[in-house]
Amino acid sequence: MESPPRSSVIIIGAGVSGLSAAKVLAENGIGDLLILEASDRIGGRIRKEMFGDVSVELGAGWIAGVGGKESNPVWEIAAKLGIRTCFSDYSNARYNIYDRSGKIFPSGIAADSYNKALGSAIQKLKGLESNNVEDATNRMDCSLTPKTPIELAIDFILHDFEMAEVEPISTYVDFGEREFLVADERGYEYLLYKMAEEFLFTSEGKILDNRLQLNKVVRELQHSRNGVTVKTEDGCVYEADYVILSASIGVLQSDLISFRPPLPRWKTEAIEKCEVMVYTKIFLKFPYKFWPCGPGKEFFIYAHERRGYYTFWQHMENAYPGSNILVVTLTNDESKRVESQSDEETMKEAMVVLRDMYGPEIPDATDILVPRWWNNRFQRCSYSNYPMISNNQVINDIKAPVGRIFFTGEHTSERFNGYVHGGHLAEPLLALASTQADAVSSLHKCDAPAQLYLSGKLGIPEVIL
Ligand SMILES: Cc1cc2nc3c(=O)[nH]c(=O)nc-3n(C[C@H](O)[C@H](O)[C@H](O)COP(=O)(O)OP(=O)(O)OC[C@H]3O[C@@H](n4cnc5c(N)ncnc54)[C@H](O)[C@@H]3O)c2cc1C
Repeated sequence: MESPPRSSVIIIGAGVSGLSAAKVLAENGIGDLLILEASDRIGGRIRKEMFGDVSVELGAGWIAGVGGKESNPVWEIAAKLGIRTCFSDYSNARYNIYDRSGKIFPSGIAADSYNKALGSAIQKLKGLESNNVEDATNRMDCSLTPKTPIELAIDFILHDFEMAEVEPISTYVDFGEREFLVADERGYEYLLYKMAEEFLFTSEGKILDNRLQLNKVVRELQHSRNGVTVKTEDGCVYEADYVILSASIGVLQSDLISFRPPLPRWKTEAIEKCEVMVYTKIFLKFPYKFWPCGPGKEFFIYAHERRGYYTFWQHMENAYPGSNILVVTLTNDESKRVESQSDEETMKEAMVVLRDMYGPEIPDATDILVPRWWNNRFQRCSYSNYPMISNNQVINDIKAPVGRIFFTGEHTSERFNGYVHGGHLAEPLLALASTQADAVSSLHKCDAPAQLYLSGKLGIPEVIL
C-alpha cells in the first residue's frame, strides 16, 4: 500500500476542538494537515438525530453562557448562521417537584430542602477548600445529609446535574447566565459543517476534501524527536511533524490509543485524576401530551428514594410545539445502568415513573431513544468533570504537550471545560501561531500554557433551582 505523504500536522478527532484546531492551522498557512476521525461523521459529542419527525440533540444541546459582558463565540456563530434556539428558564423547576403519588410538593417544603442541600454543599466546599479530607468529612453536619426523596432529588440536581463545577463558573461570569436550547432541524452540528467549509473543500453540503479522513481509528502514536508515526486500525500508517490529539478524556483513560514510548507518569496520573461525567438524555415520544405545558412548566422533577432515578425531566413543546416528546436526564451510575439494559426495559422504567407522576391512564410511549456515550469507545464519557476544588497542576499536565504530541479538547480548557465553547476555544497553543511562518514552530516552542485560573469565591449558582 502506498504510504500517504508526510503532513505537517495530523489532527486526531473531528469534533469541535479538532476542527477548530485545524481551522486555526489552515488560517495560518498550514495547508498540509490531515484530520483522522474514528467515526463516520464529524461532530463528536455534538450530534443530532431525527426522532419523531424532529431533530433532537443527543450530545450538546444548549449554548450555555449568553447575555453577559462578553459574547460567547459559539453563540456568535449560531446567531450568524441563524440557528433556531429557545431560552431555557430553569427557575421554575423547583415548583414542579412531584412525589411518587403525583402530588407537587408545596413551595415551602421545596425551599427548605433546597436550603438544606445548599448548606450541605457549602460545608463540603469549605472542607475541601481547606484541602483536608478529614476536615471535610468532620465538617459535614449529619443533619444536612439528604435523606428524603425531595432532598435527594435536589441534591442530585445541585451536585450531579449542572453544578459540579469549580466556582466561580467562568462560563457564566464571562458570557452570562442564560442558556439557549438549540432547536434547529439542521442541528447544533451545522455550526461545525460551516466551520469546516471555511477551510476544507465542500460541495452541496458535503465535505469532499481528502484532508479529512473518516473511519480512521487511531490505535498507536509512535513519537520521537523527528516526528510522529500514526497507525490506524485498518493498517494505515501516517507520518507527521506534529500530532494534535483531541480525543476525549474518557478515551485517553481507555486503552484505545497506545503511545510509543509510553506517556510519562506525570501525564498518565493527571489523565487518571480527571473525573468523567456520563450524562444521558433519554427521549420518549407519545401519541399525545398528558403533562402540563405553559409558562414555568418546561422542566419538572421526580422525587424518588433512589438518588438520580429519572429525576430531571423536560418537555419539548417549547422547542418543537406538537412534538409530544419528553426528555429525562440520567447521569453517571444511572446512565451506565440504562446503557447496559435494553431500551424496552428503560422505557418500562420511565413509564412507571411517569405513571407515578401523572396517573395510570397516560398512554405508553411509542418510541424511545437512549444514547450510549459511555459504551461508545470513541467517547467513553459525556464530558470532563474536574473536582470541585481542583489542583491547577492536573489540568496543566493534561493539556501539556509530550514531545511532538499536543493535546486539545474540552478537557484541556481551564476555564470552559465541559462545554462546546471549551472545545472551540481550547487551542491556546494554536492561537500563538499567529503568522504563517511561525505556526508550526510556535507549536514546538511552547510549553504548557500558563493560564491562571484560581478558584475564588465560594457559592452555588441558582441556575436550575
Ligand atoms: C450528552 C451530552 C450533553 C452535553 N451538553 C452540553 C451542552 O448542553 N452545552 C455544551 O456547551 N456542551 C455540552 N456537552 C459537552 C460538549 O458536547 C463537548 O464539550 C464538546 O462537544 C467536546 O468537543 P471535543 O472536540 O473536545 O470532543 P469530541 O466532540 O469528543 O471530539 C473528539 C473526536 O475524536 C474522535 N476520536 C476519538 N478517539 C479517536 C481515535 N482513536 N482515532 C480517531 N478519532 C478519534 C471522536 O470520534 C470525536 O469525533 C454535552 C456533551 C454530551 C455528551
